[in-house]
Amino acid sequence: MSIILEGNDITKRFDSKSGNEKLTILNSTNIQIEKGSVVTVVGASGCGKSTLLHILGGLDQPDEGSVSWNGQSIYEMDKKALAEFRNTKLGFVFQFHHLLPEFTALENIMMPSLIRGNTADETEKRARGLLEDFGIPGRAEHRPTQLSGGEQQRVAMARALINNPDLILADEPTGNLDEENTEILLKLLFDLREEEDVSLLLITHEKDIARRSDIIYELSKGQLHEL
Ligand SMILES: Nc1ncnc2c1ncn2[C@@H]1O[C@H](COP(=O)(O)OP(=O)(O)OP(=O)(O)O)[C@@H](O)[C@H]1O
Repeated sequence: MSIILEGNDITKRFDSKSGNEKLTILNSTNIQIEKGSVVTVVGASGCGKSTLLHILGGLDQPDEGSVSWNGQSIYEMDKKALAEFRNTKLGFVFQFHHLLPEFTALENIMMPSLIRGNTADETEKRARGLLEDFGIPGRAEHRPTQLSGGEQQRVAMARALINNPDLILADEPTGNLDEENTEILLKLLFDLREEEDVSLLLITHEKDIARRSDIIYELSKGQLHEL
């Protein structure tokens, strides 16, 4: 199995509330994600899980250490290359889906593909296909406020997938869903791994997801420990 994403000796500090000391949130921690694997990170609230996900996803530079994609150090890329890396190789799903309210479900899903320069026709075809796969073909023209929470999360997933990413980074993707919608989203996530060989990095409190992962890490005291 090949390693697609690797974080080495990642350290991240933030200013404390009083501002006169630094809090070390991540302390020289390491992680490796193999192609096609499902990796889950669990840990107490505030321990640094989201911070780690942002660093691994090229959204927030670590103070020390490196993140590599297929052996290439992402924070040594220039801004444009880093943005392109994020847009083409990664898909992000957050607890609060960050859909753009003024656009329809279909337009939200199409956005990353259009930014990448794909034609509207081919993009729309794929976006409609994803809505179909996710069981909400009739919601294409709805705006986010006209969708249920579970539907919004499925649209966010479809948007994360439009560019055929190699890795999905998901931060509490089922965090604000009821049991039924959690089950639907979980099935979609794990089907993806089966059908498209997508790797998944998940932050979750859901015991069901953790159980179905290849590797579970607990983040504590700034370091990842395999459970
Ligand atoms: N930009 C920032 N500036 C200062 N402190 C920050 C910043 N971002 C995060 N922190 C702090 O770093 C710590 C880790 O935050 P993070 O959101 O990564 O935790 P988490 O494990 O994802 O928490 P939760 O499970 O509650 O979402 C928290 O104490 C938080 O207050």
